[in-house]
Amino acid sequence: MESETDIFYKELPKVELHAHLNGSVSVQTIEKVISRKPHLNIEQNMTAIGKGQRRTLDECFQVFKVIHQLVDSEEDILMVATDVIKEFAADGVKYLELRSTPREETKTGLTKKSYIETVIKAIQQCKIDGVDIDVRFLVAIDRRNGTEVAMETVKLAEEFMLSSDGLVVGLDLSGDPTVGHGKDLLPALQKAKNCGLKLSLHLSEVPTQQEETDLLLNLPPDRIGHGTFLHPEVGGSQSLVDKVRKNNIPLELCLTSNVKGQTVPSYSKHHFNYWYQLGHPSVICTDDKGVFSTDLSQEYQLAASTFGLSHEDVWKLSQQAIDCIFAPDDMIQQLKQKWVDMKPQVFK
Ligand SMILES: CC(C)=CCNc1ncnc2c1ncn2[C@@H]1O[C@H](COP(=O)(O)O)[C@@H](O)[C@H]1O
Repeated sequence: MESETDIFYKELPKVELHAHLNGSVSVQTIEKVISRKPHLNIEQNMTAIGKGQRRTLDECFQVFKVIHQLVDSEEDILMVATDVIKEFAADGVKYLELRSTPREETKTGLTKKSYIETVIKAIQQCKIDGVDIDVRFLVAIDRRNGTEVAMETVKLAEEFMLSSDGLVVGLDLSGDPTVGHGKDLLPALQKAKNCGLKLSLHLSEVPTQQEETDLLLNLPPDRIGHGTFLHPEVGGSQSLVDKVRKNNIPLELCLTSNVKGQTVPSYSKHHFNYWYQLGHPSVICTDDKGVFSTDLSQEYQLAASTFGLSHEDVWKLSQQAIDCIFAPDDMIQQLKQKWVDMKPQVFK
């Protein structure tokens, strides 16, 4: 049975701004895909990291490869994206920015273009079905793939930004942080910014990225994913912190992901506390709710129990995330009104 606190976090209206599509696939959906492809011999426990378990960063990235093997056709992407959106809605998420790396798969006829079209179709279908959530899409660049692919991805993202009726709003830079260097991606990111795509960049996810972070902060990005090693206490620097603060760049913070991926030693040592104490815009997110066996309610509850936040503090935290979304002003106003309308029910 759910306790009263669990109910508070579920009923709390929430904004999810950092969710990788293929990392967000639930056990139930993975089982459906596995049953379509028994010849792959993939078991559900190969796609998720359970409670109390930890993995190296490298092992985590191997998990994505397994999921990519399973999810490799338009049909799979449509099912996975639809399920993920409905699950976020069932968890009380009212606004979701999904991100995903377009892939092509010759054996199923999937192209990067049809990949994005399929995600958009899932978003539109959920709207038609009356699922109570607004969803926008960020096209992702996997840093592993280098300069040329990054530039191609930006062109594709720009095309869809202009043709998707406002559903494609930005670009994400992600992938294994130990591979490649941001300087090679800078021209593509600059081009994306110039054409009006919003930028969310994974920065300082591992300690060796100081120089890259310093360079990419000059863009500046519109939001930062993780930013685990920005501050001086963990090997970052005051000048990086100052740049982030001067430009008021919100951080997307994913507690369980960082603990399970071992870039942060424990929940209590998570950098959420550093930025929250500064009063800097920090948004609690899931990263990969499927892979890390979590959901957004649980992440809010963990932040509250670890850092002693009251229900009122948590409410403010979820409300303040609205100002960090990439959708335009009318959506911000709509969401703010939704929070006002829902407050009496959540605090009853
Ligand atoms: C390993 C670990 C602790 C992961 C959490 N932090 C992450 N850091 C960087 N890129 C990520 C992370 N989680 C997911 N991704 C990216 O998202 C992809 C999966 O979602 P998609 O195929 O883009 O739909 C991964 O292949 C990777 O490129």
